[in-house]
Amino acid sequence: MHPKALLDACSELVGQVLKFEHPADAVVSRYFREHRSLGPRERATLAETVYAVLRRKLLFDHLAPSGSGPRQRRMAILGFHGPRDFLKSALTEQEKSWLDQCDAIRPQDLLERHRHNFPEWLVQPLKDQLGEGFWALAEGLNQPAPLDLRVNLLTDKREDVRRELELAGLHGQPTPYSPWGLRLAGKPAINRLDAFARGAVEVQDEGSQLLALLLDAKRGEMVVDFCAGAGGKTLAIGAAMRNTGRLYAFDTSAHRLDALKPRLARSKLSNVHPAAIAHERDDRVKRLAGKIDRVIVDAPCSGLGTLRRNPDLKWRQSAEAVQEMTEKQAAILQSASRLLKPGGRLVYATCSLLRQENEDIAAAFGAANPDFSAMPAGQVLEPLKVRDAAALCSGGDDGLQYLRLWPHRHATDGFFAALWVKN
Ligand SMILES: C[S@@+](CC[C@H](N)C(=O)[O-])C[C@H]1O[C@@H](n2cnc3c(N)ncnc32)[C@H](O)[C@@H]1O
Repeated sequence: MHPKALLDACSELVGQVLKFEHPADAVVSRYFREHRSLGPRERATLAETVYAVLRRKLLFDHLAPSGSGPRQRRMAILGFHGPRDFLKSALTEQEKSWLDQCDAIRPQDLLERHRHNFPEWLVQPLKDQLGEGFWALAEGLNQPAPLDLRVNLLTDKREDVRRELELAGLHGQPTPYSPWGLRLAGKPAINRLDAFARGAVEVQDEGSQLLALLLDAKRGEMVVDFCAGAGGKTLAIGAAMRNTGRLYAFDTSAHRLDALKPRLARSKLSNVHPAAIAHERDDRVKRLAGKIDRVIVDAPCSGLGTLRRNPDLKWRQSAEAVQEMTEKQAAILQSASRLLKPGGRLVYATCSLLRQENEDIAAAFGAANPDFSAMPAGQVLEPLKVRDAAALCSGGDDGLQYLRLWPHRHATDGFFAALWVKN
């Protein structure tokens, strides 16, 4: 594609995404469906340009007014993913000299907000938790996320799959913490691989694998994945149960559960029972009260732990929306806890970075439910072959209370988990 045409396409797509009417990944997918002739390289340039604009939007908003032409074109020029020479061959003389001026600005001359690119409401809660580490997080969230796979240990061994992928030209390394994962170099398309088609691998961030691992579901147990969605964790838990027992996959979204079905078929699992529920107090939930060995609540949350993949979330979320979400989280956790039988394990998890959705929810649940005893996540992970488990945890007297994963420290999405046992 001619550089001018590619820049025009980037500018059009940036304009669509910046309306924030739909999630950025949905807008990009729709654009690709409507422009089927785009090749893989052009698609990569379009997607990366859009994501760069979303990641550094405050800086680009600050630089754009000094340029000329439509705002979306100026934003696309600033975020353009590709060689500068290629980009410049698409620019007018005026645009070239404006871009040179922008490139010459030194980061230390910028205001803080133009360096971190977070909305104001998010800055203080993150600084309170991280101190100076806040800047490493801001930098880490601007890096693309790696592509992690979870090997289906029901059917395959991790090392065998790693070798098989190597033969197909894909280089993978065992993930540092999860005993189930492989981290691939680059962003190869994996859905045409035999290993994918036969269910030997699923795409799953290493952090998400660790949440499923924490539940430590055993053969023959009755288990509930309360917010199963498209079943990322369900599939990992079902395999950990060696396809025995009964694993209920609940969700209020039948649409998301539908996306679990083809994955389930590939996985060879027959112990999973998906069920759409109307709300967390659904009759189906009441009927199972006191009968379940393990429950995981992967609660709906702000998703701010996934900003590397979904940078639009920082512009689509708000302090008010997070506050509303916490009420939902507390209600879901409380209802889900009623499912457990004595001795049963409860895991509460989010992919949020905020204490409000994490430690605060866990502390309130603990205080209101003396029949549940907190279990330190660090002590649970150690015997599960997780290397350096203590480095993944925080909170409590020994720093082992909660699983707390950070993109800049652990190269995973941001995740939180708290655990209890029912007395
Ligand atoms: C973080 S997502 C789950 C992701 C999924 N566990 C995975 O690993 O792919 C949260 C899910 O909670 C569901 N949800 C929202 N409200 C709910 C409720 N009251 N009861 C059960 N699920 C709910 C949403 O539909 C969404 O699929």
